[in-house]
Amino acid sequence: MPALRLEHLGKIYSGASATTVLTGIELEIAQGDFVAIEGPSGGGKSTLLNIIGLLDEPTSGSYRIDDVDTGRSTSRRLAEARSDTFAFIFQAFHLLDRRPVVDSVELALLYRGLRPADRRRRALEALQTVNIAHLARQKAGTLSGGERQRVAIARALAAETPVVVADEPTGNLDSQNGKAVTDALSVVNARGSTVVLVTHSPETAEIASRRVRLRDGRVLSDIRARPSSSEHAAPAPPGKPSRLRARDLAFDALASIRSRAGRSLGLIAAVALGVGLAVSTAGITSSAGAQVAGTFNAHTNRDVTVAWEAGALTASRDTTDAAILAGLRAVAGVRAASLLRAHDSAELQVNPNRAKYSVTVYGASGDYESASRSTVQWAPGHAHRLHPHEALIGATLAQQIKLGPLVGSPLVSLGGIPTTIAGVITATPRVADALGAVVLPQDDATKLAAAGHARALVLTESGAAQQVARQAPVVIDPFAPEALDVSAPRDPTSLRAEIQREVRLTLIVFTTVAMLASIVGLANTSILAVLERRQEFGLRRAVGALGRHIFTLVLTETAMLGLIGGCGGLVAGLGSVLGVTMLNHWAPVFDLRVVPVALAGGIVVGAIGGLAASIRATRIRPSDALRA
Ligand SMILES: Nc1ncnc2c1ncn2[C@@H]1O[C@H](COP(=O)(O)OP(=O)(O)OP(=O)(O)O)[C@@H](O)[C@H]1O
Repeated sequence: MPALRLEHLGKIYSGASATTVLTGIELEIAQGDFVAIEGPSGGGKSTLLNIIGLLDEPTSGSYRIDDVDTGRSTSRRLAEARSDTFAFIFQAFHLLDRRPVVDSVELALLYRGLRPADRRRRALEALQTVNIAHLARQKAGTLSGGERQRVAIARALAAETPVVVADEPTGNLDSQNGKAVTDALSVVNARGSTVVLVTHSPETAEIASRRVRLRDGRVLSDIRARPSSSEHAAPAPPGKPSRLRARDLAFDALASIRSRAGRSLGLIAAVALGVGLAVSTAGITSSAGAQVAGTFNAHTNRDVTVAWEAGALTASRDTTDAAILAGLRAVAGVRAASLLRAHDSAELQVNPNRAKYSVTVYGASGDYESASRSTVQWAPGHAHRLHPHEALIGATLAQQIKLGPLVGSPLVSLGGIPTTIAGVITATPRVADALGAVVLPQDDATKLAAAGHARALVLTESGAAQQVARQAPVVIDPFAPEALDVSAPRDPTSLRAEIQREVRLTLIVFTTVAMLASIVGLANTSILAVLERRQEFGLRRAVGALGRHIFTLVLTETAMLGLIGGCGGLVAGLGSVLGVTMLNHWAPVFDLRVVPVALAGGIVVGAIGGLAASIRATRIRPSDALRA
């Protein structure tokens, strides 16, 4: 039997200028009373009602509920006392407008840990009592004012609290709907609940058994019109105060998400964009990385060069070119080998009437064209192999000396020796300066000019370069192989690892940027969404929700949106990887680990993005949020 006792109670709003709203209020409300608080506008009626309903605190005096001083209670105890004692009816209704009517009626029971079926049964019974059970599934926002206020009364009935506080419940209604509401309040009082009502309307005040008049924050009069009509004991609310079951939290969050489809889609898109970008970056860089490594293996990793200076090979060995080439060709994995020596330059003249050019001379033996991976345009009908007194000429040099067509097997003078140009080197990736030089059979070159730097050009089978690079110097000079200068492409496994490291770094940077963009987008949008829902959070607090219930509701909503966004981003990301790889004729590389990572990423982005909004939502004061 809660008796509400206010002693010397005062309220001053601090701010730019302090406003004294209530002074020396002495009021005792017994169980079963029906009290109407009247008075001029600005007299402090709503403030007094908010203090009675524990939505606001007095700044002086004391307020006791059943002899418990509320001024000494923790905020958790106050929330529990609110849930145990009060139900609220507001002038502005405050329903969950976008959700079915029955959800608003169940709200107080949700925060008392009742099971869904029990909540639903009690809510439907209460709607029946106020004659609107047929509207249970309709969206609350689509109801008329009178219907909405009856939903609020059904919520108070379903909560079965000992006290119902109503702030101008008929203020927004015509007289007919106002009458329906005051009748329903009489039913509430007849069932045993104390009713404390603020009203401007004398007709509404008429139904109360006691009328308290406030002016300038003081009680002007306190008149009992008739004895308390209630013959019933105070109702006891079902369940436990300020309890929320995890399953109910999840369903409540889901229902909130669904009720705001447009806003939710925006939030989902923010997450999906980030996750999609991250997934496609991961997929495309992996596919491209694999492609790069594959290309490298297939082409680049086949060149081995062993170089030495003239006269550097150990003299005691048979170092003829034929012997070296035979040895190289015998090494497993060698596809072609050639020896190439740079000689002193020689004079080239196309015919006695033309200018003389000093040109670089190379002497080659073995399979020069294949081993150097050169492209040679041979004279028509030529056997593609240099014979004595024949030369290949680099394309740049051929152009420079204005060499005639190859069909005529042009004869030039090289160091005074007539030499036939057998072909033009048009591309030579391994001996870049050969485009501006002439390449002769080694014996001819030796006769023409002194030899200098020598190198063995070896073309290996795919993937054999490392092994050939180890054996080739031993073949060329078994006594001092370490004196030779061997160059081979990097070990493909280490290069592959390096490429993948770079790919991973790119991936991390892209993913971080994408995720940060998502978090910022989500944070902004969800803070806006929370501000839009101020009144809803105020209402939830009023019916007993703890700050942490509000926090987890918002966080669960954003995490769920994150999860849905993660799914969407995953599908979009994998789709774009497939598209890009197909367009490039690459093999797509899908790492299945991306699936849980994307989903977890979505949840994390949702939760982090929603953190600020969750904290903001807990700071909403119900007394401010619920003011009409
Ligand atoms: N949060 C607040 N901060 C500062 N002043 C406030 C706050 N809430 C209310 N007031 C002021 O306190 C005074 C009393 O307001 P209250 O709403 O309690 O009066 P009321 O009698 O219910 O008025 P009405 O009948 O017009 O609703 C008003 O002057 C109001 O401007």
